[in-house]
Amino acid sequence: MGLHDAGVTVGRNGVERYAPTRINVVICGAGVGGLLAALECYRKGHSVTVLEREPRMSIVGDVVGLNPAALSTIQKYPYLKENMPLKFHDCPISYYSYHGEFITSAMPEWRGSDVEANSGLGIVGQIITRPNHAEVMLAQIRQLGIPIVWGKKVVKYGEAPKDGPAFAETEDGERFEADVIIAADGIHSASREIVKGNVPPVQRTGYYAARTGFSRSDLPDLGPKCHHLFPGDGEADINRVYIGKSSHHVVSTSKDYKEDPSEGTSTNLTPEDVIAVMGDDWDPAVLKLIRHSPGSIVNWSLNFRNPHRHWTSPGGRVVQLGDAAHTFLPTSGNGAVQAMEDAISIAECLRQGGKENVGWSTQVHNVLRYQRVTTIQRTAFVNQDDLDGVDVKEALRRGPEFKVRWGRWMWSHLPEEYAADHYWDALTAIQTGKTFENTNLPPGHVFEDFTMEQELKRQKLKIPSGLKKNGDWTIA
Ligand SMILES: Cc1cc2nc3c(=O)[nH]c(=O)nc-3n(C[C@H](O)[C@H](O)[C@H](O)COP(=O)(O)OP(=O)(O)OC[C@H]3O[C@@H](n4cnc5c(N)ncnc54)[C@H](O)[C@@H]3O)c2cc1C
Repeated sequence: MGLHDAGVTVGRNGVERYAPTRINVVICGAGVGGLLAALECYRKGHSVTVLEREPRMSIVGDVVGLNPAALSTIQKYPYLKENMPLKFHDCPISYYSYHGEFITSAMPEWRGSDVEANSGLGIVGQIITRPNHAEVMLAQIRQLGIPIVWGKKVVKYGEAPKDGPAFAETEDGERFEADVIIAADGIHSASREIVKGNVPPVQRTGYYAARTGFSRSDLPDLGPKCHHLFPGDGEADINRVYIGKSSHHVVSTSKDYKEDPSEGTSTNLTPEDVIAVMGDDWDPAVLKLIRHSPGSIVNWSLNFRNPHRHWTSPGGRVVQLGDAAHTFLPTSGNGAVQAMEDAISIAECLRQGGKENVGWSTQVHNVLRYQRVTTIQRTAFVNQDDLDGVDVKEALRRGPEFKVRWGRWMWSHLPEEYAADHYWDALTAIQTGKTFENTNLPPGHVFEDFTMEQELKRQKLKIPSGLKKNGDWTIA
């Protein structure tokens, strides 16, 4: 069965909705993945309710990178198609040595490609603030009348022993039942207690991200040597990455960033704490910017959970999505992207299988997604080699050839079509105990599992990674 075999009707807000499936879905967590899962499940004809721990949508937060694969169904929502692109920061990523020497500047890899042209969104930038993203997604959810119940912290997941409904239990003792529960509640999701197999613990990588954000008006005049950090009227978007001294530093400016330094769960640092770790041989403009940063600097510990194969409960009625299923380090630039791909995939798998196959459909989704997600998780360590472990002289010599690369296979993926095209073959493979061969990997890639420990050891021994040589990771 393909994508266009069932009757679609034009529903609210011009969204084409597939015929009702009678599958009811409860989504726990209104984050990046949960919000899109709600929309996609609605569009596929399922009935949806979202539970969110917070009393309301947070209006603060940092930026996430999105690519055409994550946005591949946004054009199906006329409101989002018009409004989402307006929220993108359409600026290149510029690379500098830690001394401040310019290396190169590059727009997103997909810019000008047929992928972008076909996305139906027009220009696809790569950066969006979380609040802006949440705001448009939430507006669309409200327009479609999808209920979100705020202030509901889910503390327990379960399913009836024999092909029965699943439930999510909240802190205040309320129980929500559904044909399928999607646990989209982040890295600490209680769903880890019900999924098959042992879920590895979240561990510290030993890496940290010191981050702060502030309004331009709170910053004193830093003098002419810093003006290049605030070009034009001082409100233009810039995104600079300083590399090459066993750490990297990102300076991002825009008129609509709203950062709340208090959001961190880890310790706060002073500017001098940060500079003590960095060393004082960085670009003087960057050091000056850090020294005059108003407010505190949050020291995020970057934590990681080793990949685990099973994202579903034994009966398949509870399924993890996004960070609940797989953690990402920021250098992969893919945590939000993969949460959104998951959302698109699970909604289509549930539609393909119909109400009678709900428990199987989540497992098919898991099989279709696991190898792709695991491979992309690993890129975080490889990209880190490029940013932190790089020989600066060599990077300067390479100029335009130097940049962190993702590869066409990653951003040209269409998770909706992939789920529709492969659902039934994957189901047969699962039911007959055979291996399903995924094609959403780099062409020619031979999939390998990995652990964080292996990658950290490789980095320590300065052994180059072979990941991006395994299959075709080219851009063209
Ligand atoms: C410092 C940093 C930088 C990052 N940079 C990037 C980047 O450049 N590109 C990128 O793609 N990704 C990036 N990420 C990762 C990205 O933000 C996440 O991977 C992405 O948000 C995952 O989406 P999610 O829906 O799984 O989780 P989230 O977006 O975290 O949403 C989880 C939701 O669940 C709610 N929730 C939590 N617990 C409960 C509960 N018990 N009951 C009910 N609701 C609950 C939360 O309030 C939240 O709304 C970064 C992350 C960090 C920490």
